[in-house]
Amino acid sequence: MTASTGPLVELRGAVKEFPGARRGDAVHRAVDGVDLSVERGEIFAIIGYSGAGKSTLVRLVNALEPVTAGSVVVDGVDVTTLSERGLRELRRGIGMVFQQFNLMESRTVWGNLAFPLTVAGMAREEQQRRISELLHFVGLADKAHARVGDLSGGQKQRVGIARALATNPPLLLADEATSALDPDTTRDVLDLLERVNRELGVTILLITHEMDVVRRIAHRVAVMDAGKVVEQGPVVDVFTEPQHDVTRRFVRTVVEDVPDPDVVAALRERHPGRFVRLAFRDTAGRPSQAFAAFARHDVGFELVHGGIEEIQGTSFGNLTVALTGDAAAVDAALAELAPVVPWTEVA
Ligand SMILES: Nc1ncnc2c1ncn2[C@@H]1O[C@H](COP(=O)(O)OP(=O)(O)OP(=O)(O)O)[C@@H](O)[C@H]1O
Repeated sequence: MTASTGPLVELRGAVKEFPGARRGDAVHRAVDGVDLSVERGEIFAIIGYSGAGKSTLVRLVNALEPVTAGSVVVDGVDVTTLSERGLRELRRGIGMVFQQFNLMESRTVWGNLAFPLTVAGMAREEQQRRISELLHFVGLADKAHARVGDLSGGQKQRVGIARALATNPPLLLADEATSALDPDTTRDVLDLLERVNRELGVTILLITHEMDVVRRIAHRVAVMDAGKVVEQGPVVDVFTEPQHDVTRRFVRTVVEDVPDPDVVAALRERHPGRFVRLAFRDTAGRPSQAFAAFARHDVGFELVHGGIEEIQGTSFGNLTVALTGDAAAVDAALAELAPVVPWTEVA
């Protein structure tokens, strides 16, 4: 890869249609007019439910599938114009990490890492140096001669990441890289991907169906639904001000919003008073400001639901409080709070 300015990946009006299963069936639009730019040096996540078109989108980027319409530009080169040789070169500049690892299970870790280097024509001694460097980076120096089939899932994915990085690609595509792993292992692998981005400067395009993955490592995110990008932006913005229903559903999986109606009903049995949800965003008021306002107006308050989360140094969250005391005083406290802490009545 050569160009050094502009986005590393840019899709404009990208469409991918597949023919229907049977003759006469309508074509299926797996990707439906996607505009998207992945900037150099960032971790860009694409999130969506199963069937949203995420994997197909990734296959457009590494040109495993041609677009039906629109354009896909990687490092300044329109991939639709590439010859076989050009495509091979493109793919050499793109590391791939998969959910099911796609490693040679019966070979050793070393053998798996040597393979792409041999294909790239690297001399034996240089391979030794490179493999040892990679194994140290992913924390598997002691596993060089272990059979991949004997490793744990997390170790396998470390090998998968090392293999993807073997030829120093500027771009890594991670397709559900942690979806087959348990929560602890997921955290380790996400930490490793973050180091790949920060320490090696590798741009990462990752696809996932888990908002927690997005929250942990992505800088920007695009939400896909039925082939379309319905919303995209910096992760903090998308989390704090989700615009689309699908996005709100994803955000709710990691950030407490309002309690469900049956939870509210149970809470009301235990807590008297008026239920109000306070929305905290880093730029606005903090919980202590809200609590001070209640105290000033002699309003009793009890925290009944919610939590504060941290995303890339920005804290936000939703707290539901039960407010007791004189009704006029509660109104006055809430009126005072409104400009700094947005609140809504919990029905
Ligand atoms: N080669 C193909 N031929 C026909 N239809 C396809 C093909 N590849 C994907 N599709 C269809 O395109 C749609 C999007 O699939 P895709 O795999 O991109 O979604 P996804 O968001 O990655 O979901 P998942 O996480 O389940 O893989 C699906 O309806 C799928 O059945």
